Amino acid sequence: MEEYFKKVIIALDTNEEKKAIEIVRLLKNRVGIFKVGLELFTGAGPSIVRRINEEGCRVFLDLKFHDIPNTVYGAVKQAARLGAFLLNVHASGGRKMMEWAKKAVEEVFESDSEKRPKILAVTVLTSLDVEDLREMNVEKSPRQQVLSLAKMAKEAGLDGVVASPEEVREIKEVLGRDFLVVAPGVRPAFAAALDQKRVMKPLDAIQAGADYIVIGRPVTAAEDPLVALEKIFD
Ligand SMILES: O=C(O)c1cc(=O)[nH]c(=O)n1[C@@H]1O[C@H](COP(=O)(O)O)[C@@H](O)[C@H]1O
Repeated sequence: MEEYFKKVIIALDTNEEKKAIEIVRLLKNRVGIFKVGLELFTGAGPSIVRRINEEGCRVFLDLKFHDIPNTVYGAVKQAARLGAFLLNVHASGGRKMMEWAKKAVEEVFESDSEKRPKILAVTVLTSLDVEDLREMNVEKSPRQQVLSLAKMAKEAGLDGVVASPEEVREIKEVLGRDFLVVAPGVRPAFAAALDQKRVMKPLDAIQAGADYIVIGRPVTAAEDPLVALEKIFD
């Protein structure tokens, strides 16, 4: 059981620092990592990362950078200094952009590589299915597209990827056990998929080999987030 707690990342998708910290305090004995995404970062500002660290928890800073290599290099340097455990960029920004993102974190933590945040590439968003990809003229299936972006991320030197639980097993088989896979798109039986399309149940995602699973609304939008989390662990 303990082993499962360590694999759960709770997505704090709210614009209020107060609400985010309340959830952290409520759940921190059961999970060790909280995700700060675009809404919370924009609403509460960069200091939210330090606030969560002060609660004794690690942070996945999910800002999904996607820009020209030089801009991402500069942004990743700033993000890396905030104290996150995990950071991400979009793989579709290309190989060079990912290489420069890696270079940025290495430069910031040159003298203390132990403290360097792990840097991940978002492959194909879990809200997209084969039809959505076709509409964007991507003829590959989500699975094929995820795999080819994940290979490129590994070649660019990143630590792992964000992908749906459906692709975890194959990424691990092809790219090795040490290449991290963080899987959002996780839905316990009691929760609706909402805007997510490539989803799996939490235990199935972990058994497929995900290093971490990301769960947001099924827990944070529940009347009692702790009860919802316990239900998932049960
Ligand atoms: O990078 C992410 O974390 C991410 C990638 C992805 O492909 N899909 C995805 O849902 N996420 C994030 O994971 C969280 C999922 O939240 P729920 O759908 O509420 O469980 C959200 O904060 C998303 O921003």
